[in-house]
Amino acid sequence: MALHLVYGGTFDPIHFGHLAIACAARDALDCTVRLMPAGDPPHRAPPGADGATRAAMVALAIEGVQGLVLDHRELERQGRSYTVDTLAELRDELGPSKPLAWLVGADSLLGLPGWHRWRDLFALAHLVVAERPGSALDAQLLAGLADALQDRWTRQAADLQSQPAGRVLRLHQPLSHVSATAVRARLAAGASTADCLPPRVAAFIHEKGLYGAAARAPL
Ligand SMILES: Nc1ncnc2c1ncn2[C@@H]1O[C@H](COP(=O)(O)OP(=O)(O)OP(=O)(O)O)[C@@H](O)[C@H]1O
Ligand SMILES: O=C(O)c1ccc[n+]([C@@H]2O[C@H](COP(=O)([O-])O)[C@@H](O)[C@H]2O)c1
Repeated sequence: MALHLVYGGTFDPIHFGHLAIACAARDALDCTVRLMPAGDPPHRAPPGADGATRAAMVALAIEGVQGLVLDHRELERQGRSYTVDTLAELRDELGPSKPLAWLVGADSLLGLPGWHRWRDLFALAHLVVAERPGSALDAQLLAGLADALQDRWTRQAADLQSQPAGRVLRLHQPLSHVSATAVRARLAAGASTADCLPPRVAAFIHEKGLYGAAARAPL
């Protein structure tokens, strides 16, 4: 049964780090990756760009990229975009046996104990965790999190296809140091973003003057 894989993020803006892990997950798990911008992301300051604008940038970034699609689900829902609510909605729609997974970066996994009803997530979906510089999974695992994850780790992509939920797969992909925070800072400073943003996204940002960017990108 094909895995339903969702990649949730603020995407403020989407950058090469996001695209790299989405493509790595697509290839490792042989499935479509659904990039889902959070409407009102929990546990962080409000995004610099509104939901429709962040979704437009995701659409530009994935145009022509095989196996990546934009999913508007959380933008269409009112209130905080809690992942547990999104996964419960999807589980209702997919039924009890179809495999469902949520893709996160390692820093997000380490923050999981702060998420709304986080222990309920494992009954709804698998987690796919992408390594991220500065977020060492082995050393930093919080005590409560390590217990919750202990019997769930797998190295086998097939385990995510054969079970509906509850496993945690570590995605090994080339590490990317890009962050949206750094991208926003570069845009505001008038510095080049050529090594962290797809050209179409950069052009859109400059055209709209987002994040304090000048009308023209630096040469
Ligand atoms: N370079 C990266 N490597 C691995 N995972 C990443 C990377 N960038 C983002 N992610 C993951 O993608 C998801 C969405 O990230 P998000 O949109 O918050 O981007 P960000 O770069 O972390 O943004 P910000 O700097 O604004 O916090 C999160 O789970 C995050 O851990
Ligand atoms: O449900 C929660 O409590 C929760 C807390 C923090 C983050 N999330 C989700 O995790 C994804 C990555 O979050 P962020 O803030 O790193 O973009 C995004 O889809 C968020 O909605 C979800």
